[in-house]
Amino acid sequence: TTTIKQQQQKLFSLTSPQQLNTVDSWGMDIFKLAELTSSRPLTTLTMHIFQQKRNLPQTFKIKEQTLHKYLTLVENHYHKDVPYHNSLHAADVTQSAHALLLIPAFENKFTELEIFATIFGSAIHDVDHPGVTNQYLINTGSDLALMYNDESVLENHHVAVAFKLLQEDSCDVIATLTPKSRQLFRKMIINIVLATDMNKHMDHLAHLKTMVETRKISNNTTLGLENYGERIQILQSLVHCSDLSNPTKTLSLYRKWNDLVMQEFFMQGDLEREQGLEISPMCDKTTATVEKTQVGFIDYIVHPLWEAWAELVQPYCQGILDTLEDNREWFVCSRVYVHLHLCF
Ligand SMILES: O[C@@H](CN1CCOCC1)Cn1nccc1-c1ccc(OC(F)F)c(OC2CCCC2)c1
Ligand SMILES: [Zn+2]
Repeated sequence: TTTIKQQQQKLFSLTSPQQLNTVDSWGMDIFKLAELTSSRPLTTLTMHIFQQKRNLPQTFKIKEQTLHKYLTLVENHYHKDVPYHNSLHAADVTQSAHALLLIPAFENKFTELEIFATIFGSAIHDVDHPGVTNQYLINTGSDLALMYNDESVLENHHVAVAFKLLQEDSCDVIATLTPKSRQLFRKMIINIVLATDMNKHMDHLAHLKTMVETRKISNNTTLGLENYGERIQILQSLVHCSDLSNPTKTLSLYRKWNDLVMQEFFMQGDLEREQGLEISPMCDKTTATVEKTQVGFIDYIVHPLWEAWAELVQPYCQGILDTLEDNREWFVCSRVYVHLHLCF
C-alpha cells in the first residue's frame, strides 16, 4: 500500500504546484484546483495550508494520517449534488480566510490555536449542508429544525457533524491538545461557525462598526485584541467576510459562484412549488432577475460588510473593495444590456 506521503506526492504531482502556490492570494482559482484534484479541493487545499503554510501538525503534534483521514471524511460529508454549498465552497472560504489572516495588520496578533480554529472552522463551516435555507427547514418542520428549535438550524448542525466526525476511528485531530486547549478550540469553532448564520449578519456588522469607531477615537493603530470577546469577534468577521467574498473576487470567479448559488436557490424554489409552499425570495426561476438581486445583495449586505472590514484593516483590503465596486458596475450594466436586448 502506498504511504500517505506517497499519496500526497501523487496528489501534489497531479495538482500542478503553481495552482497551490496561489494559495496566499485573493485571486486563487479554486475551480481549477477542483479540476486538478478530481474534486477533492477541500482536503488538498486544507492539508497544504496546515502543512506547507502554517506547520500546524508540527505545532500541535497532529499525525499527518489523522489530519488527512479526518479532512477526507469531512469532504465526503459535503453533498456533491448540491450546486453551491459543497466542498468547493468550503475550500473557497478556507483559502479566503487563510489569505485574510496573512495581511500585515494581523502579523503575530493571533495565537497558533486561534489560527488553527479559523482555518478548521472555515473548512467545516457548511459540512452536510442539504442545499436549502434555514427558513425552508423551519417551514417544512424538518427534523433539523425540530432538533435546534428553529435557531441557527444549519449552523448548529454543521458544528455538531464536524465534532461527531472527530470520534471516528483515528480521526481525532485535536487528541494531542491539552484539555484546556481542546475546550478553548471547541468554544472558538462554535462561536465562529454560528456567526456565519445570515440572521446574525446585522448584529455582527454593528459590532464591527463599533470596533472601527473605537479604534478611530482611541487613535491607536493596533486592533483591539485585549480580551477573548474582541479577538473572537475579529475571527468571526474574518470568516463571515470569507463566506460572503464571492462578489469581491475576479468577475469570472464571481459569475461562476452566482450561477451555482442561483441553481441551488432555484432547486429550492422548485421544491417549494411542488409542495405548494410559498416560494422563497430569489428562488423562483420564473420571475427571478438575477443581476438585479446581485446588485441588491452587494448594496445591502456585501459592500457594507467589506467597507467596515476594509476600514478596520486599512489599507490592506482596499483592492478587494475596489474589485467589489467594479463588479457591481458590471452587474448593473449587464442588467441594462439584458433589458436593451429584450427591447429590440
Ligand atoms: O443568501 C444570502 C443572504 N440572503 C439573506 C436574505 O436576503 C437576501 C440575501 C447569502 N447567502 N447565504 C448563503 C449563500 C448565500 C449567497 C452567496 C453568494 C451569492 O451570490 C454570489 F455572490 F454568488 C448569493 O446570492 C444570492 C442571490 C442574489 C442575492 C443573494 C447568496
Ligand atoms: Zn458558507
